[in-house]
Amino acid sequence: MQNVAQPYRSVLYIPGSKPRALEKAQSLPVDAIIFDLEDAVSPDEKATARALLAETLRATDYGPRKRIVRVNGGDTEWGAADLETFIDVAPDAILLPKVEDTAVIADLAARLKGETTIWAMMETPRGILNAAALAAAPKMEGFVMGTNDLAKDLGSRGRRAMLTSLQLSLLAARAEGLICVDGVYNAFKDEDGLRMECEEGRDMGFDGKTLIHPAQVAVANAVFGPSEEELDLARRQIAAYEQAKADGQGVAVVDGKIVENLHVETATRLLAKADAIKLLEGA
Ligand SMILES: CC(C)(COP(=O)(O)OP(=O)(O)OC[C@H]1O[C@@H](n2cnc3c(N)ncnc32)[C@H](O)[C@@H]1OP(=O)(O)O)[C@@H](O)C(=O)NCCC(=O)NCCSC(=O)C[C@H](O)C(=O)O
Ligand SMILES: [Mg+2]
Repeated sequence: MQNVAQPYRSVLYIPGSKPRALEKAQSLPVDAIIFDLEDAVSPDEKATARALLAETLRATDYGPRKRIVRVNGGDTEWGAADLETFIDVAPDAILLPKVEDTAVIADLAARLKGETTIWAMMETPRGILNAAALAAAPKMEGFVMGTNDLAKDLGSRGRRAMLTSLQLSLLAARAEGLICVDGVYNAFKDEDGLRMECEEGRDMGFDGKTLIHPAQVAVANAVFGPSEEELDLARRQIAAYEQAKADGQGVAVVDGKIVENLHVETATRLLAKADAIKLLEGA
């Protein structure tokens, strides 16, 4: 079940093969890191990346940043050794690529140690069609949209073609209380394009955006974090609803719009998220 206050505004991929990037991540203001052994690492670097990442995670304090390790798939020559290694390292989560059925999740769930949870890449047509079952599988905590692989399998172009898959994954995630993070924006030097895509993802309901470069972090944190205006409205909604209740009413009005219990729940969650962000940024 999702810890609603834990922010996942910015979730940065770091190739497990790059020592400089692994070091740099300790000081980046990201909410979570995906340490990648899959697509960001070339076949001839897989074994050294696995060893480097295991050693780094055992020795390094990444502070409050969630540590998620993306392993290679079970159908590759590296998948089994990746899992064996990182079940033992016990990061916050293990992210499985190209997940299509619940068996692979159930197998991993039975082997996990400590508090490690499971995340799934949602990036194949079959995986998207099975989203509800995947979300309900044991130890599942989050979905990450893999929009590059999806576009490849669909033969599609552009964001519009992604919408059904994004929404199906979000629906399935929310039905089970999971985190759901949007796919990457490949043009990492195009800040305006990134901002637009972050805003679209935020409005759809995603918790945050996966990122590929440190230059993308500030935009994702800003777009997915609550603004001062939103926080001010949330506080006024809660106060107005409390007053309405004290007056024997079930509904308040703020800025010409009704406020009911459900809006107060949303407002309370927003304030909790802001507090969690403050804590994280002060850490
Ligand atoms: C995209 C990059 C290859 C660009 O690398 P580079 O040209 O080296 O960037 P810079 O010179 O601008 O780097 C500046 C400094 O920032 C550090 N850096 C760069 N990227 C990262 C990172 N991701 N995390 C941490 N630090 C990073 C550099 O070391 C430089 O540091 P300094 O020496 O102090 O100046 C590169 O950014 C990159 O490899 N990005 C990650 C790519 C990746 O992870 N791809 C796989 C995930 S995407 C995917 O698979 C999605 C999904 O599966 C799907 O299907 O959609
Ligand atoms: Mg992918």
